[in-house]
Amino acid sequence: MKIIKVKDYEELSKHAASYLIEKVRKTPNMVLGLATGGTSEGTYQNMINDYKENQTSYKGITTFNLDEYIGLDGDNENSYRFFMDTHLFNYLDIDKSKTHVPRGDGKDTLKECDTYELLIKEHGGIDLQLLGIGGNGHIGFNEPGSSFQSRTRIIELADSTRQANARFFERLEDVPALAITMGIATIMESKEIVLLASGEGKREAIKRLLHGEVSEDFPASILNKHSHVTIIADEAALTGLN
Ligand SMILES: O=P(O)(O)OC[C@H]1O[C@](O)(CO)[C@@H](O)[C@@H]1O
Repeated sequence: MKIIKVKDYEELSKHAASYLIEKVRKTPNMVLGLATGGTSEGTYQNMINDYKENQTSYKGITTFNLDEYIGLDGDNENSYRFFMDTHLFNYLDIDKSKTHVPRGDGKDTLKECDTYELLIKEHGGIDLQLLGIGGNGHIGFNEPGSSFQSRTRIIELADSTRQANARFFERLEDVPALAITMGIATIMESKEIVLLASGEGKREAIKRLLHGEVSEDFPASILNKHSHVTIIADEAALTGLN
């Protein structure tokens, strides 16, 4: 596992964006796995800035997002489809029909999980998956206790996750209790993984990821078994760690 230490969130966002942009330029038809959440916002903003300045093209790129709330359709401003459209896709030359976010409108969700898995396979898998990390070690919405063999499925969100994400909603009660998430096995099949972590709120999680045991109690720990993982983290997230 390679660790890139940067000064702060601003640097992390620039560094992560440059990393992704370089990959996109080298492989303009790549399959990119994307994440939502506060950590990735700055990265996406830097990708938009680069697009304006350098016209890096995303026309050939296919994307798959990690997860989506169940009960929110794509027009809901708290859905991850809405997040991706308004934080990235709307500002690039990407073909929207090639951007995939699990459908969370609650209609035939079990079928949606299978369809999503199949679609990833049909595209030959994910070349590079971007990840954030939850304070409890979740990746995607794979909460503690998720099987390392799990695939795209419905998951009940942990209370701590709903509380952490309540900042995006009006009230805690509005945060959906269920989500669709790529499974751990789905994520692990990505050819390359880049995980972002910023701030002291992620320090314990990064410590456990780097120094704890590999266990389903801490989903991100499985990344120790992947052959091509880069962690980009800022000083606050890495304080006290070697
Ligand atoms: O970047 P944040 O908002 O701290 O979230 C960390 C991770 O948790 C999720 O938001 C899910 O709760 C992921 O989408 C994200 O990668």
